Parts: sequence; C-alpha cells; structure tokens
Amino acid sequence: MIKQPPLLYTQAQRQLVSLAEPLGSETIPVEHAAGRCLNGNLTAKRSKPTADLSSMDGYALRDDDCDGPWRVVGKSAAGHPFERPIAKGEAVRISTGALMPDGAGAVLIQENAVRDGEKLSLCGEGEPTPRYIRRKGFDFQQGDHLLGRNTWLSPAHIALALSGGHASVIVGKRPSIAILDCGDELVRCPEDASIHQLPASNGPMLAAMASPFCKEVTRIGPIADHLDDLVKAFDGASDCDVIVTSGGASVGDHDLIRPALEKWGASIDFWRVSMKPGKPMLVARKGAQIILGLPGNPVSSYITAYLFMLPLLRALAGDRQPWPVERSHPLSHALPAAGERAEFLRAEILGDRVSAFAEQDSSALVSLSRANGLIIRDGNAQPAHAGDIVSVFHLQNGGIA
Ligand SMILES: Nc1nc2c(c(=O)[nH]1)N[C@H]1C(S)=C(S)[C@@H](COP(=O)(O)OP(=O)(O)OC[C@H]3O[C@@H](n4cnc5c(N)ncnc54)[C@H](O)[C@@H]3O)O[C@H]1N2
Ligand code: MOO
Repeated sequence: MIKQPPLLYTQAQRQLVSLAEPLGSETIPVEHAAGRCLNGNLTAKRSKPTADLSSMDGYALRDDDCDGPWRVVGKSAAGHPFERPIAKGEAVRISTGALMPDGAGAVLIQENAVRDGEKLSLCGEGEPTPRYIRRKGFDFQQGDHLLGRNTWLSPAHIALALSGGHASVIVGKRPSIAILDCGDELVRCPEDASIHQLPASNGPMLAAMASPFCKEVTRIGPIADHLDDLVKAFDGASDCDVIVTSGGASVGDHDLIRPALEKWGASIDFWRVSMKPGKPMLVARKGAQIILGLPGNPVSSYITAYLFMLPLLRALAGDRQPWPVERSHPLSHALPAAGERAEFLRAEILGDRVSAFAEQDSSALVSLSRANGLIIRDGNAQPAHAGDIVSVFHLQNGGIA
C-alpha cells in the first residue's frame, strides 16, 4: 500500500512530464505536417512575393503616365510575365497575381477603363494607382524568421512554410499509445449492453483525444476485473510508448490496476492526486514505457486525460511547453468555497464571462459535452463572487484550425 498523501495536481503534472524523454525527430513533407510539433526554427528561403505583383485585374502603367490614353502592347498573366520594360504611352493587360512589368508603377482596374481594340482610356470613374501593387517581400523577405521551434503546425503554418520555399520540415516523432478499458460491467458495442452493463465509452473518448498526438493508437478491452487478464492485456501493449487505462484505479475490491501493474513488473511513481474529479489517478513505469491509470468515471477520465495524458503526449512529441493554457475570465455567478482538493468545474464561456454548470457529478456526460471550459479552483479556495476573475482552461471543440 502506498502511504504518500495525494500530490498537488501541478506537482503531479511536472513529475509525470519529467519522465517523458522526447522521441527524437523526423523530416516529413510539409503538406503532411498539420498537427505536428516543429523541431527547430524555420527561415524563409524565398521572399513573398518575389517581385512586385498586381493585386487586381486591369492594366499596368508607368506612374508618370497616368492620364491616358494608352496603347495596350501585351499582357502579364499569373505565371506568364511581360518580358520587356513598359514605355510611356503603353499599357500592359495584367491579371491578379501577375508580375508588374519593369517600369510600371500603377494599376488601372478594368472597371475604370474603356478599351477599344489596342486603345485604352479612363472611363472617368477612377485613376491608376500604386495601391493595387503588392510590393516585393511585403509579406516576408528571404531570410526572415517564419516559425519558431515548438510550433504545433496548423493549416496556415503549412501554407506559410510552403510559400517560404520549404518542401519538408523537421518535426518531433509521435508516440504510440495503447488505451485499455477495464471493468466487468463494460461492453464494447453499446447496442449489446444490458441493464447491469454499460458501453465502454472512455476508451474511444481517450483515443479521440490522443490520436492527434500519436502515430498509432491501439484500443484493448474491455478487460475483465481479473489480475491475470489485466497482466495479459499489459503484455499485449508492451510495444507502446504509453499505456493508458481507465477504471479500476480506486480502492474497491475490483480496483486491480495497481496490483496488476505491480504483478506485470511495473513500478508505481505515484498514486492519487488532490483534485476533483480525478483523485485516484496513478503513474507507473516499466522500462521506457509510461503507464497512466485514469479513474473510470467518464468525466474524471476526461479531465485527467486533459491535464496529464495530453501534456505527456505533447512532451514526447517534442513540445517543451506541453501544458494547457490558463486564461482569465470574470465569473457570471458566485461559487461556494472549494473543498480540500483542487476542483475543475465544467463551464460555459459566453462572451467574456464564464459560468459553471450546476451538474458536476463525475459521471455526468451532458455537462461535459456542453462545456467549453474548465474553471480551476485551488484546494480550500474562498467563496467567489459574480465578477471575480477566475482561471479557466479552454476546451478545444472542433478541428485544429
Ligand atoms: N471508498 C472509496 N470509493 C471511491 C473512492 C475513494 O477514494 N474511496 N474514489 C472515488 C473516486 S473519486 C473515483 S473517480 C472512482 C474511480 O474509481 P475507479 O477508477 O476504480 O473506477 P471504476 O470503479 O472502475 O469505475 C467508476 C465508474 O466509471 C465507470 N467506468 C469505468 N470504466 C469505464 C469506461 N471505460 N467507460 C465508461 N464508464 C466506465 C464504471 O462503470 C463506474 O460507474 O472511485 C470512487 N470510489
Ligand atoms: O475524483 Mo472522482 O473523479 O472525484 O469522481
């Protein structure tokens, strides 16, 4: 029996993440790099744009020759530049994104032009202007810093890296993970669950949370509450970098995760964290493998995964700042004093204000699925009033963009 008192959640987070040795790096095509952690700085290999371009469809003119009429002597289309300098009295038909001819310093948009064969004149609505020129390197110049180490690459970053001339990037390797549902009462197919059983919802939920950060996610179980079955399941996961269990972490007769891990040969780093929900969480290791034992209650499982599993996976994938980001919001209503454990309240952020849901039972999924934030209450926090500023973790809803 472990006699340590429960750890503070911040201590437990640091202790867990300190066990994570980043898995090294690999070079991959930029177009496949969304959701990966950049391992190194990215500098522009080319400027954007590489030359002055027109931002509109119309005519390129000299900026000392803006009254007209002009003679249209050729065209500059995107990918097909006009090859010689433009002279006085000349205009070049130009399309959006096409290179400005040498000597051109203004664009007349076609809505403000009248064309008769090669003859071009103003229609009286507007003037040629340099405003419709995108200047060479205005977005970034060759040699500029584009992206910093530790950036989780988004679709916009992909466009930036490609536009900066990079075909490939160096990113952190991702871990493999095995996720085990544990409990006699669990059934894999929800349609097969009788009254005394319930669908094993934690495994797929945790897999969905983990998969953006993992190269491979293996789901195992549900596993019955028998020591030997659990040991066999751990054997089946022995190739993975991380093993995550849910259920069986507490103190009941059927809570066998700790004894099973010990029988399997793992050593327990810590068990129990002073947080609500999520208290019975444990961390163990076998060789280089890290095992996270999450509580079975679905909300406890989600919140411990958010606070522990995700930072661990980010750290293994090369992120040096893997922590969830706290933000400040005014409360829209009062909150009572907190208990001894730190509390994470499912909450809704509306505008700037945040309000906790009335239902905070650690098995209640409706309030979890409606929450877009978690209010953080320190252990023994004083009552809070409407308008008081509280710390909140934003929960991600939707994709990575
Ligand atoms: N005497 C005590 N009892 C409990 C304590 C305690 O300190 N003393 N801690 C409570 C707390 S806090 C939590 S949290 C739970 C967590 O216990 P376990 O991790 O052992 O979880 P189980 O008992 O196996 O399951 C709890 C609950 O969750 C359901 N469950 C389990 N796995 C899944 C899954 N994969 N998908 C969906 N639902 C799952 C399970 O059926 C139970 O209803 O212990 C308290 N007890
Ligand atoms: O920690 Mo338990 O997760 O309070 O229900």
